[in-house]
Amino acid sequence: MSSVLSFQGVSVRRGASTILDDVSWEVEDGDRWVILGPNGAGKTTALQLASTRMHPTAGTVEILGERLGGTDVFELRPRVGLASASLAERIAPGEVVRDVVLTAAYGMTGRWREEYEGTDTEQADALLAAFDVARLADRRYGTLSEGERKRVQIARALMPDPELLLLDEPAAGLDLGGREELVGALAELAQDDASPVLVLVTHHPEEIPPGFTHALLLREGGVHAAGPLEEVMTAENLTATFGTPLEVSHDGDRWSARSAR
Ligand SMILES: Nc1ncnc2c1ncn2[C@@H]1O[C@H](COP(=O)(O)OP(=O)(O)OP(=O)(O)O)[C@@H](O)[C@H]1O
Repeated sequence: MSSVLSFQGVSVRRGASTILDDVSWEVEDGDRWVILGPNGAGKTTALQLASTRMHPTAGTVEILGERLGGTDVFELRPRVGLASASLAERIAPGEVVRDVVLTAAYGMTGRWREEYEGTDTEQADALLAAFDVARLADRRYGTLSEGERKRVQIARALMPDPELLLLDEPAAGLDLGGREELVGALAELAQDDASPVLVLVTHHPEEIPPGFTHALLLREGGVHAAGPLEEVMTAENLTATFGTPLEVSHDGDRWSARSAR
């Protein structure tokens, strides 16, 4: 197994705030990780580092064998897919859905006068089909529902064929049906050996797709626990991570948590 992502003693400080504090974390080839933690725990910051968009204040981050700070991030970036709310905000509402996915082949948002290969268009259409939004390919992005947009964002992140895919709260803002459909689509992705290594940030155990293998629990910028899901997803660990008494259930291939009060 080779290391896909390695944090060694990573801290991120901004002014007087310590956002991540001495975080060490290893992601291996074939892993599917979920990062869980309360608001402000540092989850998005961890993804910012993993996607080369931020450098640590202290410690080392290695991504796909390349050390941040010692490599050209513009060469590394296409190898790492990212779907996040802040990237999604850059997509113009008037952009045609197929182009939203297609332009990711060149690390761009917004189509200008580029010529795309027929194979790129075929790949964009195949990704839209894989996330069950092929029928929307000719629609304007701004006319899609939140659930449809989330699927298009993930298809876009997969377009450059990344070796590592980072998903920041992909189910945020979805209704129950939309969440379940997305969890199903992500389960298929997780269970496909050809998929990239996956790291998904969420607040809710219910959003862990079947096929995910590991969990990183973050609290106040530090690692509370990290390892295989079955070992980490205990009531004790989640209670300490979220700072409230919780019961945890594991029913078949799904997880859930509720107050133990
Ligand atoms: N530039 C900055 N300067 C100071 N504090 C910052 C800065 N960026 C982030 N923070 C703080 O760092 C903490 C962690 O932020 P981060 O977005 O990584 O948390 P998160 O776990 O993703 O939270 P959420 O679940 O609410 O999205 C937060 O308290 C945030 O206010």
